[in-house]
Amino acid sequence: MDVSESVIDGDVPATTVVVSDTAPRQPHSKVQRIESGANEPAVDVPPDSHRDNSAVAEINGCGMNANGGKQLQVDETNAIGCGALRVVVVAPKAKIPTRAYDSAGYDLASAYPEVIPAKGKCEVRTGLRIALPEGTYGRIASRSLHADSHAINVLGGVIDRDYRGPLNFILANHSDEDFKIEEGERVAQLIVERILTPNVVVVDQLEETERGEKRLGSSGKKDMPS
Ligand SMILES: O=c1ccn([C@H]2C[C@H](O)[C@@H](COP(=O)(O)OP(=O)(O)OP(=O)(O)O)O2)c(=O)[nH]1
Repeated sequence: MDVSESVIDGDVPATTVVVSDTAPRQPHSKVQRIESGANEPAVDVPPDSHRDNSAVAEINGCGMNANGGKQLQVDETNAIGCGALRVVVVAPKAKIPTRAYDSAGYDLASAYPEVIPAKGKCEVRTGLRIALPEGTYGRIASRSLHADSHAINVLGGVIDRDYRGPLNFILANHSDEDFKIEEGERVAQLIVERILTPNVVVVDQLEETERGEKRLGSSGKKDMPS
């Protein structure tokens, strides 16, 4: 996808820069200043900022155009309607989450170099803040590559739709060696999952089922030779 940036009107604040398939590139854009931590200065957006991702962006996902939510011409197989994943970049070296191939997850990169000590853990800062589409939550998951080769996995990782703080996550290193993370290295992925949020109803009894209270491998036991 040949992405370019533009300042748009409408749903998105005028100071917001979007990644879009169709919008012309603007010469220079001032990024919306937001409250940020000491390590997350608000940044100016240079013309080619989509290259280093120092921009505020709305990511094209689920067949919806980032440009004001208008529908893009999309492959029918990808035409599942949902709102955009909106991203504010607050660290100069932050990377906008992207999907490789038709992956479920948007890769998340660390905006800072880090070292996860052997048998230890570390908070990774993406330098981003996000707003998830209605009816979804975000789940930060390990990248299979790191889980397999270095026994790295994500702890926690539930991102509420209404959360507006820094998008950080905890990586645990279960191996015997320190794990170095380079600035800009993709070390996790964000999966946007649809959710149901039913009312909680207190009842006296629950309906009976075949499983009942059986658990912990009970379904396999009946097939085992005695
Ligand atoms: O890996 C994570 C986990 C959480 N959060 C943020 C987003 C999430 O919406 C918020 C709260 O997370 P969660 O609901 O898992 O934590 P809690 O301990 O239940 O806190 P709260 O009472 O604030 O919901 O913290 C992250 O940025 N990264």
